[in-house]
Amino acid sequence: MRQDLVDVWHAYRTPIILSALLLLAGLRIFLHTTEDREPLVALPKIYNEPQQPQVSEKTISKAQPVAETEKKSSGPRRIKGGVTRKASQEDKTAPAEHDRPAKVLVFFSSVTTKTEKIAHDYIKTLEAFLDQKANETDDKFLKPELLDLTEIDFEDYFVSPPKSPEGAAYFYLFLIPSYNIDTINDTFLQHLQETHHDFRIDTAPLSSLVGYSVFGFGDKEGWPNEDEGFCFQAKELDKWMSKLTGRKRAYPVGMGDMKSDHAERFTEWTFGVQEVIAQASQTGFLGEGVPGSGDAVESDDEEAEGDDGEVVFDDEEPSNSKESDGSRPLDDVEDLGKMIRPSKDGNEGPRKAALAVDFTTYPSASKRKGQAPVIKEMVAKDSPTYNALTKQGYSIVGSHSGVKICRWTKSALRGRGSCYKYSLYGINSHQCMETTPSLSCSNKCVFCWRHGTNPVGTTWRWVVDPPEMIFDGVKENHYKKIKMMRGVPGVRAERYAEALRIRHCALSLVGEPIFYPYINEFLAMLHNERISSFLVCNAQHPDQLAALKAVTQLYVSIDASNKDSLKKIDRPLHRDFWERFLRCLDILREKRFRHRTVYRLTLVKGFNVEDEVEGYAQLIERGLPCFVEVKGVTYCGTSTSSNAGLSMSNVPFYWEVCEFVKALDRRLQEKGLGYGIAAEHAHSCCVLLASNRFNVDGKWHTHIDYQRFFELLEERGPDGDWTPEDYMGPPTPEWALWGNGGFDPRDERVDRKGRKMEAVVSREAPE
Ligand SMILES: Cc1cc2nc3c(=O)[nH]c(=O)nc-3n(C[C@H](O)[C@H](O)[C@H](O)COP(=O)(O)O)c2cc1C
Ligand code: SF4
Repeated sequence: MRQDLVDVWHAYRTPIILSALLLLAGLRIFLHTTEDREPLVALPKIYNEPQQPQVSEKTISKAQPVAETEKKSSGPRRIKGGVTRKASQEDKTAPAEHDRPAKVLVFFSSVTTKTEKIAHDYIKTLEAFLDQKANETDDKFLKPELLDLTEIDFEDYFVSPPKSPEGAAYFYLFLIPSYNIDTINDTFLQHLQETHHDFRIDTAPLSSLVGYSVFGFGDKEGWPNEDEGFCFQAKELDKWMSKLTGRKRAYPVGMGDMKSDHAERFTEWTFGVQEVIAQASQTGFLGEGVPGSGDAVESDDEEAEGDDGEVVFDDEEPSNSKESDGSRPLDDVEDLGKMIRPSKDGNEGPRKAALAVDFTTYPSASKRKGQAPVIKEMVAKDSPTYNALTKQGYSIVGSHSGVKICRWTKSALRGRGSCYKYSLYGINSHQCMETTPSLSCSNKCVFCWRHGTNPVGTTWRWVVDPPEMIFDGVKENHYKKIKMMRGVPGVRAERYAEALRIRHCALSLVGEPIFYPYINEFLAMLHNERISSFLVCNAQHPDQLAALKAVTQLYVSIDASNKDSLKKIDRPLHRDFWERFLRCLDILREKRFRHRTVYRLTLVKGFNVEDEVEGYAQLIERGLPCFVEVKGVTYCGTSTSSNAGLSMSNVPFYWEVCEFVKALDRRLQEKGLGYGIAAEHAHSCCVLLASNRFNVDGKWHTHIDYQRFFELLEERGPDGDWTPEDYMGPPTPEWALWGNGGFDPRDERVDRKGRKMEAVVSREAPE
């Protein structure tokens, strides 16, 4: 068998080998034409020719929309259509946004507390909603916060969003009622306007917010429709927030009539808003194409169109024209004249603009369709502010002045002691009238017990009452209140008779007296009747301070020794508050040989005492005041003070005030500034440091020769050339000197219940 195979092979080997070769060749050709080739790894540049497919324009626009968007991105684009996810940059940022926890801040204002109640209820509903969302999804929400616009520092929220340790993405909601009288809404709207126009700040500094929305409450009975002012401030707020956020309006402004449909409208709005919040927290942005939403880039084209429907203020250029250089048109001076109400005799009062008033933003009343801008009254008779102030015992004179009989006036009438000004300067409390021609102030000091009731603002934007009207009104009301004391047990007959002749005026009641544009005229009226003037200002209005004419004694409040501390304690509305403050001290330095200048330091433990001696010494070196009054703060126990973190523990003991004064005195000695501790009134926790200019032959002369002051004024006029030493009084009485307590020896010392007390003064730290 084996031999047979060998024979066959030898006989047919040539055709077998040829057939096998042919078969293999055919197989190789077949495989070569059909198999997928492996890419080349080596030498790719030689073998990989650049691919240049010939594709039509039409194919590009369909297949590559992103490239098309990028190509056109140099010009504005308008987004139309439904909700789509943003391409390009948004895709890069969205996941990061999404990872951040969301925090909703609900801001509200309220005068008659209706909005406040709604806001308190709503924050609970919102919190429950966000908790539920957080459970259903993997979205993170921080606890929402409710913020009263009267309590917060606007700069903390509306110059840039706050920084949170969790890196939260913020959502702002606003609930505000509208008021055509002056309220915190005006101050707030003005702040937003100023922030938008401040050249140092980006015009849309809140653009990092996720979004915002406003709900307004109004009253259709009085303001039947929007053209007639229904919810007009909610609309204004919505428009300013749109500008500041670069149009991050998350949901259209809602409006409800407090007397009919507000609950229904508000529920509608809250559902809408919450839906957007939920969506935004998932996607990281508000969504495109939804009316009213979108970011600044999307809306550029609207801006370019000019009239974008945003609020236009009287002093404002239209949004499409260039910003002005900040100077105001000359006819504003005329406007000031128009703001003055006629006095009783029908005269229009002084028409001239006597002072360089800070009118850079005046008037801020908005233009509503078909209506002339309305200049409001600071405290209108029918306003809740008026009611609140009158309930606290103020008599409101005209529309922006107030007078109140202070507790020391009552006490002195009953022979129970005068205030510290009697010990330090010889002022009879029962002949003193405490008043202010401006109930408004530009600070929101933590220790101010009127805060929350008195209006605030950086500029005068109200009707101006003539000085005669104020002068007559405050006197009339003061005397009315003195007469009401006639039947009070303990009032001394001779003091009562004396009290019917006002001799002193303390311009320090509430607010900022030099805010009033005719303060010099008002002072002249006081002096004409031989009423001395003690004027306290908050060191925020340098121009008015520089223009101030003769006063008997001129104070500036020094509430802190450095910028941070001042901001914390005074909560000033002016952004450049520290520069203003220092300028006022420089002005005081220049005036020190013309006026009796005084620094008033109010010590608040935990705020402005610890480690601040050196800072105060430097401020004294800067302004070289004639006197430095140091007083411990009086605790007023209002919700405002406790919200600001103030409690009885912030009130220093008298020995703490004394320790501070002694340390300050030592520092002033070391600096060689020539001051000493002159007098005290332990009852008021008050100590007086005086310049050696008022120490004659080793005796302090802190009291005032009022008679001489009026003579000098009459001889030489309010710009006359004289010095504080020219009307320096007799030596300070023994009982008022430092170390003797300062309690008026004519009177009895009693406690609050009228029981006699021994005066025990402790000036040293207890063992
Ligand atoms: C003095 C005064 C002025 C008002 N001005 C307006 C106004 O201009 N437009 C408006 O829609 N409602 C106006 N209202 C109505 C209030 O906005 C409305 O009563 C609101 O519910 C008050 O809310 P609140 O008490 O919580 O602050 C005014 C109410 C008062 C007392
Ligand atoms: S300056 Fe006076 S009135 Fe104004 S907020 Fe301060 S304490 Fe109040």
